[in-house]
Amino acid sequence: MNEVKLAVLGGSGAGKSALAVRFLTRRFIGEYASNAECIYTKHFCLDGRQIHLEIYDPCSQQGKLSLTDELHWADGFIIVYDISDRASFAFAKALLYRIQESHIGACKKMVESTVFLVGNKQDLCHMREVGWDEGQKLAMDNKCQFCELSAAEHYQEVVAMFTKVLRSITSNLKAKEKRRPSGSKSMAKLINNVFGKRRKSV
Ligand SMILES: Nc1nc2c(ncn2[C@@H]2O[C@H](COP(=O)(O)OP(=O)(O)OP(=O)(O)O)[C@@H](O)[C@H]2O)c(=O)[nH]1
Repeated sequence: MNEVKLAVLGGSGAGKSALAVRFLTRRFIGEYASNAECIYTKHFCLDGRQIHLEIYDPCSQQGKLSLTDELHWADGFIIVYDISDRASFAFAKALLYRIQESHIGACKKMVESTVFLVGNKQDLCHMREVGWDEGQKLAMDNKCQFCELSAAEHYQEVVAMFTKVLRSITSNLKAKEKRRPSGSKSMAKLINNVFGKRRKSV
């Protein structure tokens, strides 16, 4: 069983809970408690592999950019902004910058984390403040995937987006497993090193 930890981050009211709940329950509820952070869990099968998924949905993110815990916890991130709210786009940009910074920094785990930028509330395009091309460019600059959708109206797109993220995370995890020597091999290597050195020192 693969364990996958996914953090959904973004500005206040961008639609983090709406997206997570839509994916997990198929439903768009409209109003979500925003005073409590939560971790949703779900078991499912993806490409023949059993997945135990945890989705972290923080309470209102606005202003919180440190991300120290999230960066250590998550295997991947969905960064959400509201296309009708430029401030949420600026916040998404700052979050992506913070994640990029940690890729460059010491946190090895982050080198392979998956990031997906999502422009939510596409149904409000008559009130659009952020262009599709701006989202696309921001994603390209940060080497992450991008889509616009509406948690309210696009169930299939929401599922497709989560599926892409999860596929990318599981293939990263698989690659990591391959690079790590198997248990018996690494034990043999360890024994060899220890006894090899001892023999030399006698
Ligand atoms: N029109 C429209 N409204 C949406 C959409 N997604 C979410 N909303 C609404 O936007 C508001 C905020 O949604 P939430 O899912 O609570 O946003 P959030 O990012 O979790 O908010 P905080 O927890 O406060 O940071 C709610 O009133 C939702 O009904 C969407 O795709 N279209």
